[in-house]
Amino acid sequence: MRQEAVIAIKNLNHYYGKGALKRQILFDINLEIYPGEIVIMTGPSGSGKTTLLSLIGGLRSVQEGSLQFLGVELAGASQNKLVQIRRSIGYIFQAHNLLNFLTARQNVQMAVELNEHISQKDAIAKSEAMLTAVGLENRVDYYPDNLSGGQKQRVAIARALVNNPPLVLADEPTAALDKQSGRDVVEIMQRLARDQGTAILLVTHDNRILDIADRIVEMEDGILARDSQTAIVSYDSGA
Ligand SMILES: Nc1ncnc2c1ncn2[C@@H]1O[C@H](COP(=O)(O)OP(=O)(O)OP(=O)(O)O)[C@@H](O)[C@H]1O
Repeated sequence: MRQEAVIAIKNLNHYYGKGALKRQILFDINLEIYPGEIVIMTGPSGSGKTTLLSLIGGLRSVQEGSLQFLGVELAGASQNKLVQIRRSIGYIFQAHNLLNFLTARQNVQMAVELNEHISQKDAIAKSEAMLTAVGLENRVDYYPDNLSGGQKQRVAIARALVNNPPLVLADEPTAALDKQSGRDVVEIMQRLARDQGTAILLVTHDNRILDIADRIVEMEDGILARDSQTAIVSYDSGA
């Protein structure tokens, strides 16, 4: 038996706009992601990747179909439930979104303290351990402005993973990085995902990092057109 899926999506549709302007953006998406899996999502601009990612992250309400996070249904979920789910997910964006007036350690520590009741001493120890895991043990007291792009992104990874979330969503995490830094960043994500059993869903246009994926799924015009694992074309009934 496989473990419970972290994400289970069935017959998901999504629309933007209302009335005559209503436009369908996602069509009958079916996708499951399991613990420890690294799934890369590719596809042309406008194909619906960010929309799907934001639905999975509980940042947008599900309109039609089913989307479960660890068995909890997001369709029809209350705002409170969505907030709870958002707290169990790590996010990494193209722009690292670090707070510039906090040091690397303080940026990570804030994520720890927002998520659990923990003494300051333990929060500091946990944050420093995570920064060591991403190779920044000599940069814990640096401010983001004094770190390179790759280093900043590594702080963002430490922040996303410090609470050991079951799922990390990453939107173009290497877009602003040179080849070597991009490579380093995804290899760190890969190693930590393996160590912690974290599932990672990573949206990218960066062909240089496709080989770190266990699976590659491809969006095309709002359809999940290819899945390297199951090699199905969407539009199965989801049964
Ligand atoms: N808030 C919105 N309101 C109306 N239409 C939107 C909104 N957000 C996105 N769209 C449209 O939905 C479609 C899918 O957009 P989405 O951002 O999900 O695609 P994407 O694959 O992530 O693109 P990119 O690779 O450029 O980020 C596009 O046609 C876009 O114009």
